[in-house]
Amino acid sequence: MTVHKFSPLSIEDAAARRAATSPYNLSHYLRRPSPVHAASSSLSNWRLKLDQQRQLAAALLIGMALYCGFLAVELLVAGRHLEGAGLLLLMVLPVLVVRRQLRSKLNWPSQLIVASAILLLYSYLLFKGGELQGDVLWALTMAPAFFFLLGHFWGGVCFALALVISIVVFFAPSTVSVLITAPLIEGDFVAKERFLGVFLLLGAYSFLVEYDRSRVIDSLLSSRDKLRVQASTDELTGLANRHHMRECLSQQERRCQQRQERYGLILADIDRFKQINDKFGHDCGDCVIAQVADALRNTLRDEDVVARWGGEEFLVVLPDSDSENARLVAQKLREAVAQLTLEYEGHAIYPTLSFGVVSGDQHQKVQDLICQADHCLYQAKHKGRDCIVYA
Ligand SMILES: Nc1nc2c(ncn2[C@@H]2O[C@H](COP(=O)(O)OP(=O)(O)OP(=O)(O)O)[C@@H](O)[C@H]2O)c(=O)[nH]1
Repeated sequence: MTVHKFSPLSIEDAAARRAATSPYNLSHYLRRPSPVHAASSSLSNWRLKLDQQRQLAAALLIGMALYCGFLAVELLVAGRHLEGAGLLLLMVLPVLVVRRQLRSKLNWPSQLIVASAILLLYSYLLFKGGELQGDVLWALTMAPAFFFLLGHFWGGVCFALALVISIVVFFAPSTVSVLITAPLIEGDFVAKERFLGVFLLLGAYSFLVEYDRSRVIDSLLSSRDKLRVQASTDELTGLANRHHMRECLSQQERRCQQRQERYGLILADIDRFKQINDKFGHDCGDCVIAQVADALRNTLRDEDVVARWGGEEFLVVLPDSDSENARLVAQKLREAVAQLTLEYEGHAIYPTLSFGVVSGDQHQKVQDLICQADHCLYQAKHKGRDCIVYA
């Protein structure tokens, strides 16, 4: 039999306990794959799929917009500057809208489509040059586009590629002369240098802006995740809290209706807990709650969900379990807690639990099942405690 010794909780001890059971450390518990969580994860998988399709559609739209860019270049090259510039501006609009609509970064197939499209457009602008080579300046607008559409890393990679293409076209045009229809700024070394200087500066600014933006987004996302875990975890025990359990219960209810499977609910309450509090103090009571919670957590399967439902009351959901399973689990839980010996200032404490156990199917409302379990628990208390009553 294991003896758990503990002394009065000082403020530091309490803080340490909370740190040890802080939502961050125990977040793995809430993230464990369980059928209840699996139900929500299949929903997120579906969302992910949808997001992937949206990403692909977005990438194609961006690709089409960039194709408009080609047409715009054609117009510019043909000397129809107003129309060309108008089309170029028009192409920017869908790109901006689509990019803003996307919540996440583009996935790799979409990145590839967008990266190839921008690189092609950039090279096209460079190779064509345009009348009096002036339209090559439109290629400069591609520098922010790389980072804006592809993020700081892949944007940086494409930007570096674009830089290499520019250097080859400017300083070794003979290597790609077959492709150049209007050779660029021939002999005007200073103009080429200026072009590259401006392109580099624009790229550097865009990189910094995009880098900062992605850092802010990452930190916001991680804060959101931490808050989510915090909002669903009980601080003292690290178990799911009542709010999270309610979500799990409604997911379980939906899952049960879809798959027509049974599930078990166990409501457990520490016996004569008030006496522990009165005799040894509230801090000692807190430790007992935490130790009992650990025992419950360690006894359950990964797919089960256990929450601190009230002060010294726990609620367990057993997905895909019939009444016989729920019975066996309740017995195991009772034994696990009955084996605990807690020592406090030289006094031994033997916590026990009373249980109300029910099993439900698609025809029953979860709220009614909880009421039944509560009723069973009430009977267990009346029977003398440390026992299990089944519905
Ligand atoms: N230490 C501590 N005590 C709590 C907490 N939440 C509730 N309590 C106390 O738990 C006690 C519950 O007492 P009762 O509901 O009378 O039940 P009991 O003494 O456990 O008796 P039975 O349930 O009938 O076996 C109350 O004194 C509450 O103040 C908590 O978070 N920490």
